[in-house]
This record gives sequence, C-alpha cells and structure tokens, in this order.
Amino acid sequence: MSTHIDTHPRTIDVALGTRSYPVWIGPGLLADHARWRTALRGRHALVISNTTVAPLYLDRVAEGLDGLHWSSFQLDDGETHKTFANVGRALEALAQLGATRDACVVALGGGVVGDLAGFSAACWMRGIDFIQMPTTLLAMVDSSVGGKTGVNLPAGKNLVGAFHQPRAVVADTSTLATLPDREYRAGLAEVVKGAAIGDPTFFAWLEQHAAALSARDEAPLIEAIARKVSYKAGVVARDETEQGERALLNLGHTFGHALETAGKYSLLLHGEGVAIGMLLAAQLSERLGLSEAADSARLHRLLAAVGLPTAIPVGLDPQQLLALMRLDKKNLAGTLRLILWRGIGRAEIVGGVDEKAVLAVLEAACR
Ligand SMILES: NC(=O)c1ccc[n+]([C@@H]2O[C@H](COP(=O)([O-])OP(=O)(O)OC[C@H]3O[C@@H](n4cnc5c(N)ncnc54)[C@H](O)[C@@H]3O)[C@@H](O)[C@H]2O)c1
Ligand SMILES: O=C(O)C(=O)C[C@@H](O)[C@H](O)[C@H](O)COP(=O)(O)O
Ligand SMILES: [Zn+2]
Repeated sequence: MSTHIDTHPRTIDVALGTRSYPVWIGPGLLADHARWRTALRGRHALVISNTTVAPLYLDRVAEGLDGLHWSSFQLDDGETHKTFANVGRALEALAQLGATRDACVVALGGGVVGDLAGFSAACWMRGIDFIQMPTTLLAMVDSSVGGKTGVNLPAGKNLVGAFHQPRAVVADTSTLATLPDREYRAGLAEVVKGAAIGDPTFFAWLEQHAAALSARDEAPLIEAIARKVSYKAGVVARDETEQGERALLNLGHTFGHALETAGKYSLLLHGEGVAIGMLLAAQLSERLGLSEAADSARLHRLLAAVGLPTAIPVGLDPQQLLALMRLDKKNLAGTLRLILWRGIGRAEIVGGVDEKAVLAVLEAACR
C-alpha cells in the first residue's frame, strides 16, 4: 500500500502590511521559476551562496535568472565566515554587477548565508530586495523567516545587523536530501524551540513523531516545517522588531550563543547550542521556582529522541560563558535579561536575573 504524500507547496504568509511575503514550502521549488521570479522586480540579481551549496544547487536557480544581469558570490563554508569582511566582499560584488536600487539579492544556503546576504541587501544603497532560498532545515524553519539579518564579531554572535524582511522565502525541501545528518538534527532544535515556547499541542505532536522526523519521513517533516513557520510568522507579524513577544524566540539563545562562541564555532552548531541552552534555561527556571522538573524532563527526552546533545561539552569555562552572556542584545541596564521557561508551551522575558543563579547552573552543568 502506498502512502499518499501531498507534494503541493504550502504557502504561509508573513503578514506585515505592504511588506507581507510568502513562505513557500515543498519539494522542487527551486526549479519552479515561474513562481519565485514574480518576487524579482529589477534587472540585476546577485546570488549569495557558499562553496558547498553552490555546486549542488546554483544551476537550478541560474536557469530561473535567465534574461537578467546576474552573478554569484560564494562564501567559504562555516559560521566563522559570517563576518563584516565578507559583507564588504558581497557589496563589492554588487558594485561589480552594477546593481541598481531595484536589484535583488538571492540567498541560497543555510542560515549563515541567509543572515549575511540579508544584511548585505539591507546595506546596499540603504536597502534593496532579497529572496531567501534556504537549503538547511534550520534555515527553512527559522532563519529565512522574520528578517533578522547580520554578522558576528569576535566578541559575540550577531552583534551587528538590521531588521530587513525578504520579499519571499523559497523552501525547497528536496534540497534536504544532501544535508548532513548532524545539520539536519540541529534544525530540529529550532522546531522543538517553537513548540516549547508557545504550542503545547505541537510539542505533543513532536513527541509522537520524533522517530519519523529523525528518519526524515517526508510528510511529517513538511508538516513540522509548516507548523514552525506558521508559529514564527505569527510572532513576527505581531512584533517585527522585538519590542516584546518576539524575544521569546530567543529561548535557549543567551546560553546557546555563549556556548557557540566559547567553542569558537567548531565545537557546537547553532542548533546544538540552542538545544543545550534550552535545557540550561529550563534548569535555571526550575531553580528560580518558575517551572517543574517534570517539564524539563520532557524537553530533555524530546531533544535526546531527535539526536541532539543535552550536555555542555567538556572543557568550557562557566565564568567565560557568563562573561559572554553579559554581551547578549536582550540585556538592559547592565543586568541579564533572559527568556525563562514556565513549562511546555510557555516562556517569559525576565530582567535583572541574578548572575549567581546563572553561574550556579553553569557550574553544575560544566562539572
Ligand atoms: N536570522 C535568524 O532569525 C536566525 C535564526 C536561526 C539561526 N540563525 C543563524 O543561522 C546560522 C545557522 O544556520 P544553519 O544551521 O543553516 O548553518 P549553515 O548555514 O552553516 O549551514 C550548515 C551546513 O550545511 C551546509 N549546507 C547547507 N545546505 C546544504 C544542503 N542542502 N546540502 C548539503 N549541505 C548543505 C552548509 O554549507 C553548512 O556547512 C547561525 O549563524 C545562526 O546564528 C539566524
Ligand atoms: O527570529 C528571532 O527573533 C530569533 O530570535 C530566532 C533565533 O532562532 C535566531 O537564532 C536569531 O538569529 C537570534 O537572534 P539574536 O537577536 O539573538 O541575535
Ligand atoms: Zn536560533
């Protein structure tokens, strides 16, 4: 008996008035040129990708750019290349192309490419169009949606950037066929995060489908992507520039970014840092009397079930992690402001968090 899989693309709108845009999700979308060409307005396009993704997928995009003046700029692969220096190189490529204000940047790759390409588009002539073509699970469910763009500094993650929304998101799920397993699992962390923050029904669904998602079964995978994108699109529509609710999407990130940076981006992937970071946030929340151990245990079980790390790697220093957390963008008035957890489906922003409690959690986890 064959299982019917609906391959019709899902469309989720990010509702931002005149700047609203579609997120198309489904197999084969990169080759659906007629669909995404509608998002290109001018005569110039710069495809920003990297040296891993371009050889795999640039051809499919190039066919759709026929008739335009276009070129590509390829980053070296990895988080360490999400830098100002590479934004400079991307801007030089736009200049070389002769890109006018109606030019479009096309981001073809994972979150590193998407964040850097989006920031480059935000900078060129004070802001031109860009289209996200995410090729990792993480980029499909998170980084391509919502318009946070930027780069890292040696001092910390994403310290420089701009809110700049794409014109469209083309999430071609066929590209996940070549994504390494570790990267795929890292993407699941951002799916679990969405459910942990705001959707207990989705969390229970993920618990039921953890094995199928680990095995990359197409139907539940597309369902999980669409549910996470819908959830994020709703948050972004209500609070585009993170004046309030949007900060909840940062659950686990103050810890996670510190872990990524301390590991010099070679120890942990972003999604892995977020998985461990969410568990640390849960432990801190328990310590502060905000959540129950039973909920932390459920979160731990789900993350482990989809193959994510749940402990801080050996060798990281709690004091260094705390110092990195002090540079987080959510902090105010020199005090830590964290997303704490109230149990499955509930999170809140808490300011003035006691550093001693944070350090105690870090020390216990690094032991
Ligand atoms: N802007 C946002 O809202 C937001 C949200 C979440 C994460 N991020 C950022 O996203 C970045 C992480 O993104 P990521 O997890 O996609 O990492 P990534 O961009 O480094 O991609 C992961 C790896 O997969 C490779 N790859 C990409 N697509 C592939 C494919 N289809 N087949 C084979 N290999 C492929 C890449 O070359 C890379 O080696 C971090 O910098 C993080 O800060 C941003
Ligand atoms: O879209 C958001 O808002 C998020 O916080 C999504 C996060 O998953 C993402 O990692 C984002 O890049 C973190 O942003 P930052 O503001 O903490 O740099
Ligand atoms: Zn993230």
